Amino acid sequence: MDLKASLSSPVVADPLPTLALPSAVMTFTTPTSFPSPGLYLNTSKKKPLPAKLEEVRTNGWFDLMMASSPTRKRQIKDIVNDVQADDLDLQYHNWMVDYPSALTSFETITDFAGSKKLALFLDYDGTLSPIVDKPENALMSDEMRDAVKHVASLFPTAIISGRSRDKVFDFVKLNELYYAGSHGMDIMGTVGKTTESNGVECIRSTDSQGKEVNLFQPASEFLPMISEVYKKLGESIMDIDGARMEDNKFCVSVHYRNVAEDDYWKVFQRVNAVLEDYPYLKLTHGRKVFEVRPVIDWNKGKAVEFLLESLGLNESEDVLPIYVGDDKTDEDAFKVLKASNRGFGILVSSIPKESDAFYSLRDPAEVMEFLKKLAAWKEQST
Ligand SMILES: O=P(O)(O)OC[C@H]1O[C@H](O[C@H]2O[C@H](CO)[C@@H](O)[C@H](O)[C@H]2O)[C@H](O)[C@@H](O)[C@@H]1O
Repeated sequence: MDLKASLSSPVVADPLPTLALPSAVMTFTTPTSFPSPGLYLNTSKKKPLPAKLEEVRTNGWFDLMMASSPTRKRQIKDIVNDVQADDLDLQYHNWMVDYPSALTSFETITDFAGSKKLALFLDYDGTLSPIVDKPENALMSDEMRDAVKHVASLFPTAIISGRSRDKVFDFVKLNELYYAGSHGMDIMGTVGKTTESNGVECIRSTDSQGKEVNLFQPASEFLPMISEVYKKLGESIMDIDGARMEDNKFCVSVHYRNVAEDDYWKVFQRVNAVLEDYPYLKLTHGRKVFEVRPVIDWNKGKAVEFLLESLGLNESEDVLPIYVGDDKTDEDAFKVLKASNRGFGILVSSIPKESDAFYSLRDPAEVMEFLKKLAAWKEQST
C-alpha cells in the first residue's frame, strides 16, 4: 500500500503459500515427517545455522550482536559528545523522511482510515514497556495499561509477543485483548469461523474467566525438543557472567544484555554449538537476545493473518490493520501488511533502521500517546 504517496495504490495478491503440518511447515525440504526424539537428538544433518564461525562473522552476526539495542551506558557515552549527538539527531531526522512519525502524520492516518474498522496489533517488549536489563522487570505502566484497555474497547486489539502467552498476559493483565505468545506460535483467539489454519487444528479451550476460546499452537510437536534444548543451553552458558535463559514455551531466549562485550562472541559460539545437534531449530536475533525456535514457517506475520481471519476481518476491504513493534521479528508482520496492501506497520525506534514499516514512533511513551490519540479520534468520530 503506498499510503505515503497516494493513499490508494492497487491491492496486491497475498503471496503467502498454503501450509500443512507437519511436513509443509518446515522451511527446509529434506525431512518429510517430524523425526522421533531419538533421531533428532543424534542427527548430523546440516543445520539451518551459519556453520563456520568465519561465515558467521562475514554474515554480519557479530556486528549485529554489537549493535543491537545499545545499552544505556553506551548511549550516554556516545551522546556526551555534543557534535556526535547533533549528528545522531540529524541522522534520525533524515531517516524520518522515509519513516514519518505516526504522531505528526496522525491526520493522514485517520483521513486514510476514514470509516474503516481498525484492528490493532501490538508487540510487547520495547513497544508497550521500555527495554530494561532484567526481562522480569519489563513492567507496563498503569497509564499504558489504561491506554491499551481504552483502544481495545474501541477496536479489536491483539498483543503479539516473543514471550510465552502466559507471561505476556501476566504483564498486560487485560481480558479484553487477544494474545499471541512465542512469536505467534501460541494464539488464544475467539471461537469464530476459524477451526484450522495451514493444516493445524485449533483446540477448543477456556480462558481464565471460563470463556470458550480457540487455541492455535502450530509448533506443539516441538515442546519436548524445546525443553531439552533449554536445559542444554542453560548448562552451556552457565559460566558466562550475565548470560541468562528465558523459557518462552515454544521458543527459548538467550539474553546477553548483561554480558561484558568481550564475551558476546562466546555466548554466540556456545549457542551455536548446542544447536549443531538440532536441525529442526533455528536461531534469530533480537535486542541483545538470541531466540531459538522451531523451523516452521510461522511467525508474527502469519499470526496477524490468522487473527484477522479468526476475527472475520480478513476478507473485508473496510478493515485497516495497524501493527506496532520495535524488533526484527515484527518485520514479518510489517511485511505481511505491506504485501497485502491493506494496513501498515509502525516501527518503534529511537535510532534509524531499515524497515518494512510505514511510520515510526520513538519509544513506548510515543506509542502510548498514539494509542490515546486513536481512542480520542474514534470517540469523536462516532
Ligand atoms: O516480541 P517481543 O515481545 O518484543 O519479545 C522479544 C524478546 O523480548 C524480551 O527481551 C527484550 O526485552 C527485555 C526486557 O526489556 C530485555 O532485557 C532484553 O534485552 C530484550 O531482548 C524477552 O525477555 C525475550 O524473551 C523476547 O524474546
